[in-house]
Amino acid sequence: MIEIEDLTMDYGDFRALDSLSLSIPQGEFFAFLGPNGAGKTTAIKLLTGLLEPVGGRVRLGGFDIQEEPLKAKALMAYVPDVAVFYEKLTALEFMRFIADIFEMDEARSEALGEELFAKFHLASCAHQRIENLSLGTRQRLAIATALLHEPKVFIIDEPMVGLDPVHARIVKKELKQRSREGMTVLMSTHLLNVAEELADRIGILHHGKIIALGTMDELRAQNAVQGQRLEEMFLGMVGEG
Ligand SMILES: Nc1ncnc2c1ncn2[C@@H]1O[C@H](COP(=O)(O)OP(=O)(O)OP(=O)(O)O)[C@@H](O)[C@H]1O
Repeated sequence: MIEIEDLTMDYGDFRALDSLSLSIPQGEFFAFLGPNGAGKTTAIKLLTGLLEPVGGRVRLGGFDIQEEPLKAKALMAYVPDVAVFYEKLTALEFMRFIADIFEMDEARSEALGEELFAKFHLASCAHQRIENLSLGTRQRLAIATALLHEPKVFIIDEPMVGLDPVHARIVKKELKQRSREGMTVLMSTHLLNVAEELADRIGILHHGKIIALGTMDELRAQNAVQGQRLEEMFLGMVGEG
């Protein structure tokens, strides 16, 4: 569902992403890990078409993000680590705005929106302006509205930003459930316990290159260790163990 081939990005003379190749099948929950500056956000911006690579390509559902951006983006949702909203809109108005962008049928989008607002405990703030919402509520609204058009590919940078334990559980459960139902998830995070809990496969980026890739068991086999937690392996691999 996500095909990345030799993806390369430079900022001036600095190579931030170096020939990244990765294939993420439909329904996989994939976690991108890596120390600060590893290239995770750069990779995500290339995947979502926000940056143009100096080399390589990305296909989402078969559509090249540079050559057929509208078709690729129609399949996708992206939640950045700091979500951007129209602050003067209410939560419900924003949901309707997103439905319009994706040209959704009104009855369907209202029904799905209501379901998402209930699931993410947003109903009580539906008529509040976004500028007055707390950080965690904004994050829940960002995730709920991103799910509205039932994307096939869901890309999220630090999903747990601002979420209390109750809402973190709701978000984790919903994303995992949707991935089981066929939504492909690519999550970037520093929370190794969240990656370990949710991800089918994990990729560790370091200095713009993938240095480890696989399921938890595969990562343990690559490191010739048994039963280790992700944190210990991660610290060992990035040179801090
Ligand atoms: N617009 C830019 N101009 C110049 N250098 C940049 C730019 N954006 C990112 N970089 C550099 O590219 C490298 C990768 O940055 P990136 O933001 O992709 O890392 P990251 O893995 O997301 O880091 P973090 O975990 O800190 O968010 C870093 O060295 C960063 O300083």
